Amino acid sequence: MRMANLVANCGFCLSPAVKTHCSSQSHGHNNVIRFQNSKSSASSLNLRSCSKRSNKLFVTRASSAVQGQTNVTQTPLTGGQQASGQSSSRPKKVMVIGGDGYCGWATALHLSNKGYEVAIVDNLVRRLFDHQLGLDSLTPIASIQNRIRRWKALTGKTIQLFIGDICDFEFLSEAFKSFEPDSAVHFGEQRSAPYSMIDRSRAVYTQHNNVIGTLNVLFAMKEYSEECHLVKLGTMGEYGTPNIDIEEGFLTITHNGRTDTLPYPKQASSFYHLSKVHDSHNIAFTCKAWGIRATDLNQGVVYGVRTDETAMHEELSNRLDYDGVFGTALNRFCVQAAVGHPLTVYGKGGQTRGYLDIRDTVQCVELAIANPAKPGEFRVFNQFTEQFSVNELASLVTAAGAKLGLEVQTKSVPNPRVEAEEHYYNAKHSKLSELGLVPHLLSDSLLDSLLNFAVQYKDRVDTAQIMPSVSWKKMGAKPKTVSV
Ligand SMILES: O=c1ccn([C@@H]2O[C@H](COP(=O)(O)OP(=O)(O)O[C@H]3O[C@H](CS(=O)(=O)O)[C@@H](O)[C@H](O)[C@H]3O)[C@@H](O)[C@H]2O)c(=O)[nH]1
Repeated sequence: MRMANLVANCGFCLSPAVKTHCSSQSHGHNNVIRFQNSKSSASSLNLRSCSKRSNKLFVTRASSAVQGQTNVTQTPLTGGQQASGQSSSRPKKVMVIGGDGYCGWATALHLSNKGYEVAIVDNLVRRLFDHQLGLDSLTPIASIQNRIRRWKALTGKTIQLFIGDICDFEFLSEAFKSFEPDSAVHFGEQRSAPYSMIDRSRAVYTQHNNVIGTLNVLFAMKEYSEECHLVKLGTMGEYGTPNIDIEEGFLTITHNGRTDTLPYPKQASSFYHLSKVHDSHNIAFTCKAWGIRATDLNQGVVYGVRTDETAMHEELSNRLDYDGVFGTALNRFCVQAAVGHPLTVYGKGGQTRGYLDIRDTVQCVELAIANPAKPGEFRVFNQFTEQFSVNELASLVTAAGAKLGLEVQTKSVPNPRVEAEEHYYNAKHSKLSELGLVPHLLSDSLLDSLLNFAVQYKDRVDTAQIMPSVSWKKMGAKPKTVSV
């Protein structure tokens, strides 16, 4: 069967999570507010066909906690408690763009729990990628509507939902005008390096979606929320692996007797990582030119799945990717260990990166919001807590697996990427600690719980998705189709 990855299907019909929107009137959702916009600047991938539906703006409020009940009601724009340490009389409003994804969902719940008024903006395209490529999260995940309803039922807290594409400026404008955020946390990007290296159309999609989406956020802030603070998810991968220490965003250089502090050199190694480099340049420029206030969080590789909030109920569960396209190193290794698959160390395994627990992702974003950049300031924080090589991760998982009675083996896989496999790596990461980050370092107990979690859901693992299938060298202009 040929998969739908190159067929111009509407993602908003494909996903069961959004079916109610496509037919909301007929399902009695006549209290959903709709803003019908005209044009779409949708992506160059075949998501364009979604635009006629996706560029409608949906503002929904969960009204009922009953599982399976689909009613939504429009409620006044209030909610949440006073965010701690803030002096204004109303809760601070945070727009979480990409709030249905791995980091975004955990962050949206965390901020809501902390008393911020939260709105999620998402086009649900991450769920569409799974449908197209035949992938699935290890953990079953509820629709975004059911997630938000469950959160309301458990905590009484409301999260607003705007479903649409930030590449559609009219949609984004309406969301900004309606919600009036004090901060915009931007996770709404295609975040997989392998996905961006599948073929030309995925490379173009990734850079269009990420760069234009961020540009639109910057324009929306200038037009409608001048005071809004942008907290943008960048990546440690922007720096590459230079043979000198990596600083936090900037490097002071003396050249021919003159000294300046300049952006740290960028040497990204995938079209995805490069999209974040382009974003950083655009953001830095608009801070200078328009006085935008922005924090670029250069995040390392995230691991883990549970946060205090997502652990409250199975309908709040976060996704956990283990496949060769979206799965990241440590999460993949834990799932591989659970199902008895050899750990897939690419090449020599000396590739060293900064890593952090997802519980620290949410903490870091909260710290950035609570301590905003000044108008015109472009700040860069390196967001990770510890460095590991891939070989070190494999050893840690092997040892943790042995304690649980798992016989874990490691296999060197020909590296599908073009990257240094043995290199110097020493990246600074002190700015978030100075703001108060208390890290959850990778411990035996965390590895135990992640491994146990993987064992719990191991029957859901499709072992055919484990080996890497995307080659940096072999990618080309020819569209890559997926078949089963
Ligand atoms: O089975 C695997 C998977 C990965 N690797 C290696 O592990 C390293 C990290 O790869 P990854 O897939 O865990 O992470 P990466 O592709 O770099 O991207 C992830 O981590 C980035 C942070 S960083 O790596 O750039 O610091 C984020 O920006 C991305 O959104 C997120 O998907 C790479 O050297 C890769 O070759 C293996 O050896 N075996």
